[in-house]
Amino acid sequence: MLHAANVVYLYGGHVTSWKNDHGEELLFVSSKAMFKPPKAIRGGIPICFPQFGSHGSLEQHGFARNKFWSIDTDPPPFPTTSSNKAFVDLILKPTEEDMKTWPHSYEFRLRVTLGPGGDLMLTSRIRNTNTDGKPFTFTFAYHTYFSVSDISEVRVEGLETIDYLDNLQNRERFTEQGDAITFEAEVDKIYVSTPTKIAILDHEKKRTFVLRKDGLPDAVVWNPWDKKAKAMPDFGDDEYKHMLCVEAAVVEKPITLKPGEEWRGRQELSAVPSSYCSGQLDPQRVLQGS
Ligand SMILES: O=P(O)(O)OC[C@H]1O[C@@H](O)[C@H](O)[C@@H](O)[C@@H]1O
Repeated sequence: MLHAANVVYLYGGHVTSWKNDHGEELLFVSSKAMFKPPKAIRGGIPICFPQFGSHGSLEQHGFARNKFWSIDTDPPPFPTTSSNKAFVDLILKPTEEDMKTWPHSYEFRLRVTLGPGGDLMLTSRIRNTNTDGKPFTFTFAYHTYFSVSDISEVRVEGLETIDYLDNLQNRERFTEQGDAITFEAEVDKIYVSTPTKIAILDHEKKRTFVLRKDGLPDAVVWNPWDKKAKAMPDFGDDEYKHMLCVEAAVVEKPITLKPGEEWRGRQELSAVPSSYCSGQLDPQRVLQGS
């Protein structure tokens, strides 16, 4: 399915492409990615639901990224619907077979919107449709793979002084230093209760990605670096240099929905020239801008 500069796969409800006005791809997708079951597509924006990571009884990052979604032809109204935006609505519901692994009935509606300025918005609405009166609990992430020129030239701003759970140290809790984050080794951290706006500055490309999120308190930052890259069959040995995952997420405090209740989580991405944060990469300016 194509929407201007935007490609969405029904497999995984997965956005695999987002381009700017110059036709440059802004999302990373591995040259070794497979676009069919059983593995999720390596790159783009996998949806992690109902389990982020390996903590829990389900497969790593849950099953939503490995299912075929459908077009939602009659989505309930969105309060923010505006006529000058291109969007597509997808829906995921469990089959009887699925309910053997996760015994809950739900409707997961995903709206992917391309704004007039080229911004990419993803809104998830998850409703508990259990008829047995039971609540369910989940964790969630938009596992966004940003395309970057050279990881060693990238910095992330907005997570300074924030607490994180280190996935490389059994989710032990630490506090990030006062400086913007830079990369020189494997990183796999779950920042908890972060600001709603995070900036990813690509120095070489003179490009800044701005991620805004709502309903998603946490943010995961992941780069596998060289050793783990080599161990991943669907990822090139050197590709870690050209990607960074910054993932709007709900991990530390899972969401519980009673029957009839709905949760909403929204992520908005924009890509702007780095001159946007002139005054040279001053975090306050990036974070207070627009
Ligand atoms: O290989 P997967 O299942 O797509 O996961 C990739 C990575 O995803 C990140 O979100 C996790 O924090 C990492 O621990 C994990 O390695």
